[in-house]
Amino acid sequence: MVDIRGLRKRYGSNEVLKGVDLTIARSEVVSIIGKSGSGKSTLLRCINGLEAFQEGTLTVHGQPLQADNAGAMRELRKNVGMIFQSFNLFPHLTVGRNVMLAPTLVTSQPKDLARQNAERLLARVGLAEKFDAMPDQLSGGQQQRVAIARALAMDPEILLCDEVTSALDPELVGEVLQVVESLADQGMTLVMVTHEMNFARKVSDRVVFMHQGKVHEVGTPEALFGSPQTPELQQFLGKGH
Ligand SMILES: Nc1ncnc2c1ncn2[C@@H]1O[C@H](COP(=O)(O)OP(=O)(O)OP(=O)(O)O)[C@@H](O)[C@H]1O
Repeated sequence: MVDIRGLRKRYGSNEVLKGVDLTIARSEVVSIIGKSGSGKSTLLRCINGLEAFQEGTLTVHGQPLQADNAGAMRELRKNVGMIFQSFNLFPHLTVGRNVMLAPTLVTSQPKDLARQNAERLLARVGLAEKFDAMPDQLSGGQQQRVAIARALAMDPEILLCDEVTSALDPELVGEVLQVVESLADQGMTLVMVTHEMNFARKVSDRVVFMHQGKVHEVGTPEALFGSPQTPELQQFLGKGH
């Protein structure tokens, strides 16, 4: 589904990704963990073309990522959904309109169909009754669930989640993780940058530990958390991150 080889990314003279190799299979749930600044978010943003990279190859669903091909990038963004730490809902649109927006604008889906889909997706994240609410009438956890419904509205093959609970009050974290877990159970290919170690352990097929711009250690949650091999991962886990 995703094949990353020798990926290098620099911001000026700061090389943030120093040769990343990673393959992600269909329906796989992969968590990316690591210290702040290790390149986790940058890697995720490269996968959906939000960031350009200087060296290496990145293939999504058999298509090599080509930053200079606008048509191919549009196609990629349809296939790869992304949810961020901040929910980024359009504040002047109702919840339902937020979910309907991309399908009607980007794929010219008829409004009736987009509405039906939005209703179905809002029900799926437990917010059926909020279709006509405005985003600022919702809690952070509810807004993040709308953001998930909005990403799903494009029917992506892969969903990238970048620290989706980091901006939430602790009591709202669970409801969002529950939705993410249900997507994992339903076979969605998920790549998540997360600081929620217990959650990563519970839902991931594989966990990737990034350190200084490289995949430093990768394995099943049992292996990675149970018997970390490298001193860097041992130290990271030991610090209780
Ligand atoms: N737009 C940018 N311009 C310049 N440098 C950047 C930019 N985005 C990220 N960086 C740098 O790239 C490095 C990796 O950042 P990245 O956000 O990928 O790390 P991270 O592992 O996701 O960290 P965190 O857990 O804090 O989010 C950092 O040194 C950061 O300062």
